[in-house]
Amino acid sequence: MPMTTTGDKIQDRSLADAGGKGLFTKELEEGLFDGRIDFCVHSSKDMPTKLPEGLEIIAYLEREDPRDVLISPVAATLEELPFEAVVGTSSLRRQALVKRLRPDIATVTFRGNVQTRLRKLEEGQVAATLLAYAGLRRLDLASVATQVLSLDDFPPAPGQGAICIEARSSDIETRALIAAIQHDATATALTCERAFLETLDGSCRTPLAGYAEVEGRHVNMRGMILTPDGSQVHELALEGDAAQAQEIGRKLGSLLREMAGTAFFDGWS
Ligand SMILES: NCc1[nH]cc(CCC(=O)O)c1CC(=O)O
Repeated sequence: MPMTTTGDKIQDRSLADAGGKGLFTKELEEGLFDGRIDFCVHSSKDMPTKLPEGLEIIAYLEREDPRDVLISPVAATLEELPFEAVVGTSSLRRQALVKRLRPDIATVTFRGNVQTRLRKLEEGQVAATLLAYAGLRRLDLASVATQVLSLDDFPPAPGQGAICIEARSSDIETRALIAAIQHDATATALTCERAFLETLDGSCRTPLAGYAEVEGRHVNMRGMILTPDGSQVHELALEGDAAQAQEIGRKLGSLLREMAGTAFFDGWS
C-alpha cells in the first residue's frame, strides 16, 4: 500500500525548519502500530536516533556508496564553480562543508524530489546542487553527477547510503524473516554512526558529519562538527573492535563536544 509522508509533502522548507527527521517516518510508524504494515523500509539518514517505544530498527541492508555528489551545468568541480556562485541545498551539513571549501559561495534552500531539483538546476535558479550518490544510483540517475566528492573533503551524514528496516519490537516472526538480509558490516557502521549522532545532536541544527568504515572486525569512525558558515571545524577519528561500535560512536561524539566547547553550540541553536 503506497503511503505519503509529511517529509514528502513539505517541499518549501529545510527539514530542520519543518520539524526534523521524524517527518519521513511518522505516517509509516502509525501503520506499524495499527498493524496495517509489518515493516518499513527507510533511508537510515532520515531516522531519528530515538524511535517510538515499541518500534526498532531490525536490520540494515548493505550500504550503497556513501559519498555526496556535486551536480552542476556550469562547472566540472566544486573548486571551479564561479566566484560567489549560488548553490542549492537545504542540508546544514552540505551548506557548512561547501562554505568551508568555498567561503565565497552562497547557499539557498533547495528541496523537492530529485527530478524537481534537476529542473531547477536546468532553469538556472542555482549554479549547482549537492545530493547523495546513493539516492541517484537507486533512481538510475548516477550519470547526472558532475563530481563525486571525496569522503575526506565532504564526509557524509551518519547513515547516508544505508537502508534500514523498522518493525514492531514484539514481532518475532518479522524479525526472524528480515534477519536473513541483514548486512553485518553495515549494521556495525550504523551502530557507531547513530551512537555518534545521538551523543551530539539533540536538535538537528548542528552541522555534523560522520562516517564509520568497517573492515572485518575493525571499525574506524571519523566525525566532524562545523559552524554553519564552515569557518570553524572540529574533526576527530577513533577506531577499535566492531563489538565496541556503540562506545566508539559515543566517545567520538563526546570528545568532539569537549573539543568544541559549549560556546560552539550556543552560537546558533
Ligand atoms: N534527506 C533525504 C534523503 N534521505 C536519504 C537520501 C539519500 C539516500 C541515502 O542516504 O540512502 C536523501 C537524499 C539526499 O540526501 O540526496
